[in-house]
Amino acid sequence: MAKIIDGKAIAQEIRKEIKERVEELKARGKQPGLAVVLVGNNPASQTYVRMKEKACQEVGMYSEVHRLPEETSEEELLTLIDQLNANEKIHGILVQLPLPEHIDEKKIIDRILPEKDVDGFHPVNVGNLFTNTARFVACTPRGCIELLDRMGVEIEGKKAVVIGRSNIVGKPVAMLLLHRNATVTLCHSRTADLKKECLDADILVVAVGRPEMITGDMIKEGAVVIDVGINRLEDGRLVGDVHFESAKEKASMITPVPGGVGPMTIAMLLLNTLEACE
Ligand SMILES: NC(=O)C1=CN([C@@H]2O[C@H](COP(=O)(O)OP(=O)(O)OC[C@H]3O[C@@H](n4cnc5c(N)ncnc54)[C@H](OP(=O)(O)O)[C@@H]3O)[C@@H](O)[C@H]2O)C=CC1
Ligand SMILES: Nc1nc(=O)c2c([nH]1)NC[C@@H]1CN(c3ccc(C(=O)N[C@@H](CCC(=O)O)C(=O)O)cc3)C=[N+]21
Repeated sequence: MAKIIDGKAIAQEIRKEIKERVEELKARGKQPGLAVVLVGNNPASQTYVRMKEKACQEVGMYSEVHRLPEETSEEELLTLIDQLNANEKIHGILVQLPLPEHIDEKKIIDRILPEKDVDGFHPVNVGNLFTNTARFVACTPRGCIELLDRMGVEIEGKKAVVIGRSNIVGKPVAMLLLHRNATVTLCHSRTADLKKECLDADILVVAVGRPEMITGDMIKEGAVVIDVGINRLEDGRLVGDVHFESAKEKASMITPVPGGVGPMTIAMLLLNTLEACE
């Protein structure tokens, strides 16, 4: 029976640590500031943006949310990015993804100053991650590693298997595990024998976006399972990419959904913003 990794509690602890560091900065006349940009009315995005705003307030950071209509043009959004780049109160800029179809995401991300890119999506930050000289690492991947560290999971020398190769989660998480001297396998939709790869994993990170796809029979006895997936079912339930009930019989530790990686993502956003200011 696996130990449950309480991401919510660990994220809360990190937020407490951040709050203390914000207070120290404030005593020296500095306040970290985050700008969040939301285009359109995607309900999930609206929820996430509210959570980010609330988290900033709780740790004493300055925050501003720019809510723009769905029909905002690329040019208008670029102008806003330029203003935020030049704004001294703002140390971090986050443009909530996905953006509406008519806006080129890459063009927008490329315009954010790398030193304000607290999402870690700018090519400069991605490149620095590759060479292990990163300043800003994407929040979700950083949150996964932080969970392992705080749970005392040894990474060096372990077989780590990552399922999913997106630029936002899979690839950066694999790179971070590699830098920590794990032996890394990166799986995707064309992987020939996914079950076989999974059964090899001491550390299994799942970021696919398919509800409860990874079941207990795919998990090695004693493995540590990090479930990044967030899937809203038709009945309203929120589930991960891992079938929690069967997986927890095999794993030694496992993250729940909700209450696992999700809260860590927001904590790491605050941490990146704090570090941008420091
Ligand atoms: N907790 C958090 O803070 C966050 C959670 N998420 C969640 O994580 C999940 C993944 O997100 P994201 O990385 O953006 O998703 P993407 O859709 O960008 O990527 C999914 C990846 O999974 C792979 N995949 C799809 N089907 C299979 C399959 N049957 N077998 C093996 N691999 C498969 C795809 O392979 P291929 O490349 O071959 O198409 C792709 O690489 C989602 O549920 C998302 O909601 C995302 C961001 C933050
Ligand atoms: N530029 C950008 N940066 C992001 O980091 C980013 C993004 N765009 N677009 C969408 C994804 C998704 N994401 C989540 C953040 C918090 C939770 C989270 O806190 N989830 C709670 C549950 C929340 C709920 O109840 O819906 C939990 O897992 O316990 C989840 C997902 C950040 N993303």
